[in-house]
Amino acid sequence: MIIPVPEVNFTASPFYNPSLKNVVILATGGTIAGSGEAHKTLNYEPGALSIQDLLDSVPHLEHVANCAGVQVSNLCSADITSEHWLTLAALINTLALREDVHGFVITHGTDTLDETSYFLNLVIKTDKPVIITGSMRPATAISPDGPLNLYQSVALAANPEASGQGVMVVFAEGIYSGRDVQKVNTFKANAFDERDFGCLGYMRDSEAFFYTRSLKKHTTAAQFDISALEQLPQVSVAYFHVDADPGILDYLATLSKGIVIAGAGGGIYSKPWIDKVGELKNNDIPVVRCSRISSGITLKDSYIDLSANSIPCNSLVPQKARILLSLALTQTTGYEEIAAMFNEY
Ligand SMILES: NC(=O)C[C@H](N)C(=O)O
Repeated sequence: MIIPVPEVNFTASPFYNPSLKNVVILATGGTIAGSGEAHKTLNYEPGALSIQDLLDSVPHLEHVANCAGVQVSNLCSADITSEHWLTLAALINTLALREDVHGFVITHGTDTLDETSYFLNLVIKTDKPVIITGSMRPATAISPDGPLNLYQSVALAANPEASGQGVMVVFAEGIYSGRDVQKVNTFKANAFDERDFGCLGYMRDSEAFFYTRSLKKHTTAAQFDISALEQLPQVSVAYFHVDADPGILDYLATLSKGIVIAGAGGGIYSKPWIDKVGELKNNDIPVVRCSRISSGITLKDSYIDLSANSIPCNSLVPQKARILLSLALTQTTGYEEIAAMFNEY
């Protein structure tokens, strides 16, 4: 654990209102906690402001829920590690057992927010709402987007309609599933989307409007138990392209218990890579086949699977497929069992 389970006391706040829900805010850093040159969106330091600074920047929050902030880290999300993931999951799984905790919000940098969302979606053991958010503009920019994103995330975490839906992301007034959310723009405030699947719904002020939900297993229905884990099996991603050297797979095999390939088109790669994947299977290093294209699906394909012995990722992008493969490897190295997980989750 990066931090021990903290004291969380909602009634200590001067604004405590017993008729409102109690929400724990777990802050990890990112641009939402960023500070820099006044009025600019570039040249800032992510993870500079504290969770209390963030809460103080949101007008009217005390009328939406009672919030208790916990500073888990204060980092650019490129520096989030699986150790942070295990800490976040352990904190949520522990605090969710308390009757006076009704929901959670995680503030996070946007660059790896999609990965943290999917990991937590697979390992958290509660139906209580868990919402992740961030911002594209630092707090010091003109029109920072963090305060509205945080306000709406707290409102959703306090909303019983959000229960049992898995980890969700609130961003720019959209509600997204932790499984399918993806960052789709490097700088616009509306930076998130859900591959081919649209969004689950919208936030308008503090109200939520749901229209759809993910059918894939998550949270309390998921089979993964990380409570005794100190680290996750390492899984690496290899990016295929014209003239890609299959030697990269040999190298990654020296570092990894499993490999995800970001293939071309429907997840294909060249004959030298197909041969190498066959060798990896013989060496008990499972390979999951994804696409470097961010929309569509990757399925069993007689052309490539005939000799390649890979597991198709279904509809996961490579950085999410590596999370599922890593969790699968905590239970099995069997191809059939892992392939079944890629259809279920
Ligand atoms: N908008 C952001 O949050 C980007 C930042 N580099 C991060 O991921 O921490």
